[in-house]
Amino acid sequence: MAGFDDLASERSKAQFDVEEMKVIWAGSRHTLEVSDRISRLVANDPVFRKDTRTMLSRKDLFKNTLRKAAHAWKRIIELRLSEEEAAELRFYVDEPAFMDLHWGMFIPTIKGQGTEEQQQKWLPLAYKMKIIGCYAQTELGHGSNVQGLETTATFDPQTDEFIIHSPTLTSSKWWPGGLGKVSTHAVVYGRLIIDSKDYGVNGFIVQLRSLDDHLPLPGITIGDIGMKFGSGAYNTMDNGVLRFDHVRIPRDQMLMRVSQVTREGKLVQSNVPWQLVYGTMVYVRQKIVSDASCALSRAVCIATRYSAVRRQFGLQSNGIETQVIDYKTQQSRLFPLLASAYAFRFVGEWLKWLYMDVNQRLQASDFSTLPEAHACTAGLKSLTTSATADGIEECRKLCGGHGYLCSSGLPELFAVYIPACTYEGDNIVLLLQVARFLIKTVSQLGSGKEPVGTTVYMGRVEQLMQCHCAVQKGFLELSADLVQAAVAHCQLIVVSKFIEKLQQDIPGKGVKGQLEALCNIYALFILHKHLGDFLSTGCITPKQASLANAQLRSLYSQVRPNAIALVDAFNYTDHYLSSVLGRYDGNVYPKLYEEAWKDPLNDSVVPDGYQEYIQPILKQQLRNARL
Ligand SMILES: CCCCCCCC/C=C\CCCCCCCCCCCCC/C=C/C(=O)SCCNC(=O)CCNC(=O)[C@H](O)C(C)(C)COP(=O)(O)OP(=O)(O)OC[C@H]1O[C@@H](n2cnc3c(N)ncnc32)[C@H](O)[C@@H]1OP(=O)(O)O
Ligand SMILES: Cc1cc2nc3c(=O)[nH]c(=O)nc-3n(C[C@H](O)[C@H](O)[C@H](O)COP(=O)(O)OP(=O)(O)OC[C@H]3O[C@@H](n4cnc5c(N)ncnc54)[C@H](O)[C@@H]3O)c2cc1C
Repeated sequence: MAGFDDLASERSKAQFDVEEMKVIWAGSRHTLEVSDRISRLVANDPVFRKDTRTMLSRKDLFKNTLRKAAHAWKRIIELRLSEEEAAELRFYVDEPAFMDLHWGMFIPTIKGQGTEEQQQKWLPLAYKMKIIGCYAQTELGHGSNVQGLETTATFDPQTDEFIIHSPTLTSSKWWPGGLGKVSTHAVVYGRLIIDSKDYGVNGFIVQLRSLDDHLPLPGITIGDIGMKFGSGAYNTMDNGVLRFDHVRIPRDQMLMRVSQVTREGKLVQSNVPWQLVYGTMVYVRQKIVSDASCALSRAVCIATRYSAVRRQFGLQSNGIETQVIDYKTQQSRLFPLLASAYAFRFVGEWLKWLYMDVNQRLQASDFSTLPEAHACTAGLKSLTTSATADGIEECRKLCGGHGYLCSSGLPELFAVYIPACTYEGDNIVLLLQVARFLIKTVSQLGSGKEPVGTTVYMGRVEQLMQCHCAVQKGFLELSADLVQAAVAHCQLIVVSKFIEKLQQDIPGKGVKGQLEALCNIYALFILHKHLGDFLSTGCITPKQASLANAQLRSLYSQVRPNAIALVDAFNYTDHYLSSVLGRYDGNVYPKLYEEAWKDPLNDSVVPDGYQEYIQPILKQQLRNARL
């Protein structure tokens, strides 16, 4: 039967050891074992079903998410899962929820910005989930411009408290996930005011709801901000609105690792850079880069499997049509995305290392690598999320009409994913940060300070000094071009980290060869995409450009027989993919047919509303009434 046979035959053609590639993708044999075990645990648990998600009303959807979160937490306790296993469980449950913000932002903020005493007080409560926290930074009027936040935290020396207040409508906290209906606490970012003097934005731990009856505490107005893009998707999250009316908190609830306010109301700066107030964003941006490879690989897995099952035109001698994956146009759209998924995986691994390194240095009061860590996390977050969002949409198109059905899994994946281009920093705003970092590096070139890390290549490019003079005349005027320069810098990082990966010991028959092909596809595809820039700057000649294109075509042919095995190496369960088109067994058509009948519209043969609206038209009662 079509599908079954197609994918089985594809798998038999693979020229490399898929099991070893799974290890490379997972990062280690241990990680593969954990991820494999937990993904099956989730797939086999009926509470974690997600096939009806797109059809539920918001209330039912949200309640179901609460049920899943409670069940997940119960299983984590019962099975004594480690932090690594719990994170895998969250990943495979595959449903954005308040837990993400509690574990992914609230706890890391206390760890990164709290003093030891504050950590000792708050972390045990948070780890046991006796309190649930969120990250309340963005306001109705300001998201990107963090220094423009309006919420105030005024020190009252009489009572040794801060008064948290929302002075305007635009100062309402707006967007924080987990805030709307669940969180009992929040890290709230607001302006520190002492003696009428404004000391800029700092973080404060504020209790929002009673731990007895979950009602908002006095002076607090709180709610959900409403439905978001798509059905199911990010609507499982209670993104919230929050206003404070002179809410008092004890002085020791200001996060005081960066600066402290004494009992007398004096501000004392510690030796850590003030930018650490932005530290949680660096951590999360790094995580978002790893997640990009997951979302893109998931879409690519669906599109690749379906492209091997789907046949159109070109009857062969046996009377069967051509698999669409054999069309060169399909390959030239699909294989660069496959290569990108692997490229983002490896750059994500490297970024994780960079983040751990900068963290260790911070503990030892070495702050020298913080600007580079900020630039790399900001730039790579921007590059990988934009490419992934575009890539998911391309995968939908690669699946033709069926890709538009919710049962393909692609619409919901797209709807859940696209806000990643905005949250944790709008992608353009983040690229401007990278541009600023690059210009600063260039400006130091003549001063004897050698560029290091990801900017080391700059020391070798003489024209850069002139660039600097030009940019000095107007950063804002040139910002659109600077953003392109920032993207190019980040692309260079992605390609170099892929090449560095290939220099490691890579066991398994044919595995290294496949990765080399993917690395070359990624690099040549970027070159192809920006051919105009490469040619106009004289970096390559037209002859080299056409050789590169020919090489790209030849690489596609090299990858073609291995395409299915390369997506099998992601080791995704059917539950995680939640796509009829991407099924492991390729049994697409019978399952598509079956899925259609599950739609609530098919509960009755004659639809609700027939008698009120269809029958009168058919019987021409409406027309007669008007005549
Ligand atoms: C149902 C199932 C449940 C299962 C449950 C299972 C249990 C769970 C178990 C485990 C679960 C684990 C879960 C983990 C999940 C983890 C994922 C987390 C989920 C993520 C969800 C995301 C939700 C979204 C959150 C948000 O969006 S939060 C808000 C983010 N906001 C922004 O990003 C704002 C963007 N703006 C800025 O960052 C800045 O304001 C700015 C644009 C950088 C401008 O800053 P500003 O100071 O005004 O200007 P500058 O002059 O440019 O900068 C000054 C200076 O600072 C440097 N700088 C800037 N930023 C940084 C930084 N971040 N770090 C270091 N340095 C920085 C800049 O370079 C300048 O330096 P110089 O002066 O030296 O040049
Ligand atoms: C799903 C989702 C979840 C979120 N979760 C949280 C959360 O948990 N906690 C939290 O605090 N926040 C959260 N946010 C808010 C998020 O961090 C902000 O929306 C984000 O930082 C962008 O800020 P903004 O909305 O103010 O966009 P704006 O800055 O208003 O952007 C609007 C446009 O202006 C452009 N622009 C802005 N500044 C510049 C500039 N200097 N130069 C050139 N162009 C510029 C942008 O590129 C964009 O095109 C969430 C947002 C979403 C969508």
